[in-house]
Amino acid sequence: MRKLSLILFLFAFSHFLFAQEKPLILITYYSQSGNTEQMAKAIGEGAQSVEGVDVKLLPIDQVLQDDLLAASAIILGSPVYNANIAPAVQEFINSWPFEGRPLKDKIGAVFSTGGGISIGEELVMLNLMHSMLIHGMILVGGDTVESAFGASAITGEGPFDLQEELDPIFLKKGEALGKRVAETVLRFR
Ligand SMILES: Cc1cc2nc3c(=O)[nH]c(=O)nc-3n(C[C@H](O)[C@H](O)[C@H](O)COP(=O)(O)O)c2cc1C
Repeated sequence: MRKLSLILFLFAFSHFLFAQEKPLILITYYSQSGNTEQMAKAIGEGAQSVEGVDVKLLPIDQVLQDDLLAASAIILGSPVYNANIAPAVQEFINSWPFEGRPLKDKIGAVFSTGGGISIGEELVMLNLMHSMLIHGMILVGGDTVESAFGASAITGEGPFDLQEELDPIFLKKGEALGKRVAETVLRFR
């Protein structure tokens, strides 16, 4: 009788485990000329390469509050505007629910694209991180020291100017960030 109860318990428990939804990773961005969107897509590919997570990629103006609440991780990207985050991204963050801190303990990560070398990308990534910390999120940086704050790309200076696509060196950082966030989400589960 004991054996039968144990078998039934194990069966019910494994059923419960498999019935659970996969954790959702929301990748969201503002992009006027497509650079930040390209980085978002690379991050999405990296996240999707990890089994056991769902990935949603949306421009900020299509994100509903339910998307934010349902996500286990939010990866947010902004272009550099005068060494700051784009105003639309600031407005988006200002609209996040705060009462009761429903975003607390979600994983957060950031990305950015900027025209020039050392004229704002890092500031933008840190700025996005500050806001995530206000909401109690747990931050994850990129996979290597070269992407310690997140994934970023130069789009308008030196060898990176006038390229149709972001340079692979930057896209790889994006993929690795997405993969790392997905793996972290699964580990936290
Ligand atoms: C109003 C405005 C201000 C900008 N200011 C900066 C800046 O301070 N530093 C920088 O590196 N790039 C700056 N840029 C360039 C953008 O950050 C860069 O082109 C970025 O890749 C655009 O991203 P998107 O294609 O996703 O819109 C600025 C662009 C605009 C439109």
